Amino acid sequence: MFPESTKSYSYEECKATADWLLAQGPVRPQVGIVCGSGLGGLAEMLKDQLVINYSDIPNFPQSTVHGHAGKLVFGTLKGKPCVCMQGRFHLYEGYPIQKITMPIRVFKLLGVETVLLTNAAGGLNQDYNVGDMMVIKDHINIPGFAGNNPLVGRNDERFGVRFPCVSDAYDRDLQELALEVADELGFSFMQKGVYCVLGGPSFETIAECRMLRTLGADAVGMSTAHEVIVARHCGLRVFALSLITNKSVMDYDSEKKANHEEVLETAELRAAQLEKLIANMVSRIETGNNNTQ
Ligand SMILES: O=P(O)(O)O[C@@H]1C[C@H](O)[C@@H](CO)O1
Ligand SMILES: Nc1nc2[nH]cnc2c(=O)[nH]1
Repeated sequence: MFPESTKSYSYEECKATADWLLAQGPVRPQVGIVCGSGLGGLAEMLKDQLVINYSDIPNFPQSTVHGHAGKLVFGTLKGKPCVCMQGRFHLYEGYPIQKITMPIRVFKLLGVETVLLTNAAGGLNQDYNVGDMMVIKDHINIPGFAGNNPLVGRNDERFGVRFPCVSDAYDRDLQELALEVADELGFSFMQKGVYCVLGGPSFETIAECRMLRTLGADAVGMSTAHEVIVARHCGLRVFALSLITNKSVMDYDSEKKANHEEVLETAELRAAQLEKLIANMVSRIETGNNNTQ
């Protein structure tokens, strides 16, 4: 028996949610998009929208953070059927890790093959500037070190194997595609690096930032890695992008203080460019395989 605290939504519950969503009439999506803090404008790009509030979706958690609207948007982007989470869930909202990642399994059951995740993150790498976009090539899952991994608890083989490999979590072809598209768009602010997830909601201390940088992290945030683990577990192809919304404070003489307002302001400044990047990527992603596991 697994303890109650590790209880995930069951396969049947995820399936019921997916079936309920499909019954609302959307075209089966092939691409799933998760919007980071202040980046919900991505969903506005979809044509022929069907918008469903999280509060109306059976079994779905609710968004509680400013900058996360709490809507699931279906539609097409450059002709490809997509579903977009305008608002994601975070550990610090008080949800168990198995619940914040549940929408990814619903994506899978809806027919999604590829997920594109975005987030706002602090730049630990001192060569990064505010407004840079970092293609994530790998992650460090700090809550996972303490056993807080979304796959803890009973494993349901219908989703994936007990011990999934995540050393190849971030699809190399999609990383290359992002950099190629960014180059074509003339973006001079692209980076590629390692994302580190913490539980939040407090931002990092100076000592923590220094430690994370020493560990090899380029950016730090409070999301994404858990979703990526669940996505890979169920065989989805994954791309993730951090918008560097603030520079992590590494110096005791600095007067700078991380804050959510700056995060949202930077997100607003770069939103249109991020939308272009994602739209162009979607137009060039191969779909129709649904056999990525
Ligand atoms: O959902 P993301 O990871 O973009 O949100 C980041 C982390 C916190 O939720 C928030 C801090 O400003 O932005
Ligand atoms: N943990 C963390 N999350 C963020 N999200 C946006 N900026 C930051 C940051 O500096 N630290």
